[in-house]
Order: sequence, then C-alpha cells, then structure tokens
Amino acid sequence: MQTELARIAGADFVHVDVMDNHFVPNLTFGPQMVGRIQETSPVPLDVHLMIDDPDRWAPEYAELGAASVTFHLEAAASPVALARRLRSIGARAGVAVKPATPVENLFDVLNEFDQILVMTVEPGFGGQSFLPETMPKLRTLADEAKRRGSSVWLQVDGGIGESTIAQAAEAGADTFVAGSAVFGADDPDRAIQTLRSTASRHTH
Ligand SMILES: O=C(CO)[C@@H](O)[C@H](O)COP(=O)(O)O
Repeated sequence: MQTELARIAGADFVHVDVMDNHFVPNLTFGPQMVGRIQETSPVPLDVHLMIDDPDRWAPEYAELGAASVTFHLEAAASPVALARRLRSIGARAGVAVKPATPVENLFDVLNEFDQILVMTVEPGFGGQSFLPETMPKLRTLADEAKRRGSSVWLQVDGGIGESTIAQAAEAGADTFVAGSAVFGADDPDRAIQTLRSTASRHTH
C-alpha cells in the first residue's frame, strides 16, 4: 500500500472508492481499511462512498480524518442533514450523482455541499469508457453554480484520461479523478502532471 501511495505523491488527493456490493455490484473495503490508508497516506483522502445507507456510515469516514467524504444522492435519506453532519466533524461534504440522475434538485442547496461529483461512468468498476452524454448535465450544473456565486467544486470520475479530461474541464469540472490513466502509466506522477496541465489549459 505504501508503495502504491508513494507512486502518486504528487496528487492533490487520494480518491478512495468504498463499494458495498448493494449500491453497486462490486465490493472493496470499509472503515477499517480506510483508517489504515489514512494513517499511511501523505496525501489527504477523498472518500467516495458507493454504499447504501450513507446516513449511517458516512460520518465514520469523516471521523477517521478523511479530507472529504462523498455519498450518493440516490442512496441518502437526508442529504442536507448528512452534509451538515460531515462538515460538523471537519470533512468537506460531497454528493455524487450517477450518469442518469438529474442535478436540478441540488440547485437550491448548492451551498450545503463542498463538492458535487458527476459520475462519468456507471459507478462500480474502474477501466470503463467515459460517457460524454453526462457533459450537458455538468455544464448546466456549472452554469447554475456560477450564476449563484457558489464555490462548490465540480468533480468528475470515470474514464478520465488524456483524451477526455479536456471536455470535462470545458464543461465546467475543476476536480478530476483518474484511476487507470494514472495507475496504468509507467510514471504515475508524471501522468498526474500531464493531466493537470491539460485540464488547466481547458478550464475557463
Ligand atoms: O468510482 C469509480 C468507478 O466506480 C471510479 O473512481 C473509477 O474507479 C475510476 O477508474 P477509471 O475509470 O479512471 O479507470
């Protein structure tokens, strides 16, 4: 684990995917493992919960010291109350939406969140192809955030690499999660730098 973390020491965050085999058809790990990563990682953790009942579990990840904890809008019973709880513990509060989930319901509560994750693949597995049909939704969200003077971060996750990061940045994303494009590279830190500079050239 330390070796893998050392390979991405230049990243802004380590994105940690928690999957429960209920909300998504895949299983990773839970709070105990995330606690170990938290103790070991020199880079702050950005925890993405792909789990049912985040209202019950998300605060535990914030208590572990994760910099941000993102839960799915589709899974949460009380998204605003949960975001407030995460913030009260000291984590950035994130909410994620699957590719087919509309974002309009978030417009009036944008300031309750520190980041909104627009999934650019169906959650569950790394290595899938980027879904360009999610870009109009991202653009709408970015326009609305700008109109309201919101400083919420707009994150994309899934199939992000050299050939897709520009369109996500152009549509308004400012935070990018890359798995295969980084860990599949010979030099992950260099891949991070290249992705970062491509994104910044297309950010407006
Ligand atoms: O959460 C997910 C998928 O569920 C993502 O974080 C992917 O794991 C990112 O991997 P690539 O699509 O970049 O390979």
